[in-house]
Amino acid sequence: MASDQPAATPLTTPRGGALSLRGVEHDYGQGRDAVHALGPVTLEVPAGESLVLVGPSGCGKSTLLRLVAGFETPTRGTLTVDGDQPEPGRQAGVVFQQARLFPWRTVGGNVELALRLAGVAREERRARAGELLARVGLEGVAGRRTWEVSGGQQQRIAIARALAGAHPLLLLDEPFAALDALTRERLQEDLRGVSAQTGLSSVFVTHSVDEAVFLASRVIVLTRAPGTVALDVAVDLPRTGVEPDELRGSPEYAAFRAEIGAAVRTVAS
Ligand SMILES: Nc1ncnc2c1ncn2[C@@H]1O[C@H](COP(=O)(O)OP(=O)(O)OP(=O)(O)O)[C@@H](O)[C@H]1O
Repeated sequence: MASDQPAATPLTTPRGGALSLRGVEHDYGQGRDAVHALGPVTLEVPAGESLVLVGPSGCGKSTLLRLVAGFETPTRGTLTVDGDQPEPGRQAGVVFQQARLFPWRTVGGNVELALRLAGVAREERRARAGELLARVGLEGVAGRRTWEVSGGQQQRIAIARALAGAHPLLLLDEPFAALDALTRERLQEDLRGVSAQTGLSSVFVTHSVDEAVFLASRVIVLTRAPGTVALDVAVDLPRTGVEPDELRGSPEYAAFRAEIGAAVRTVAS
């Protein structure tokens, strides 16, 4: 089909996003008011891993994610992404529980803004935004207002926007928690597909053991606060070539769910 938009270069994700945490601890506040929120955590995560963090409420999952994003600096220990100290917006795109879109911009305009911040040339942005939206299962909505689309679509837009920076690492903090069960499953499937296609590294925080097993190549269960690693398990389920329902119904999937579910119950008791 003829288009007056120049074709965008194909979407690629740079290889990277390897994490190294050595004795990482984090306190909020200082002195007698300090809250020891996390750690010590020591962890090596190679590039390309889909890491999922689960654990009791308040154990420090979001804190760990914020440290990896560079929003906080560890109080003790060292944390690097590809050998460097993380800086906000440099190594990772971030998706939160709420989509946090700009209501004064269209759906496409939200993604185009992220592309502009990532240094993509003006004449490439529209086509590139369309590609990113298609990648997360959204077509024909670029011209809509953000309040005209559903909650699930808003989270898809937030993921497209986070992917716009072409960072090697994607950080997601309970991004599907507010969605209905069916929409949540669809988004999990699409995110799993994006990871498999791009080799993107990711860290995903969730309370759902099912979601963890479906999305992860590796699951970390944290203890109660201050969270330390209670279980570190490689989820070696096939990443491609299996229908989601078949995967969810497989005995291997059930075995991982049982193992991780038991660990979550143990740390919570
Ligand atoms: N900005 C902050 N100031 C002070 N304490 C904080 C701050 N953010 C988090 N905390 C505390 O740090 C601890 C860990 O919080 P965090 O949000 O990382 O846990 P979480 O595992 O993500 O929790 P949830 O599953 O409930 O979202 C909690 O005790 C929390 O109250």
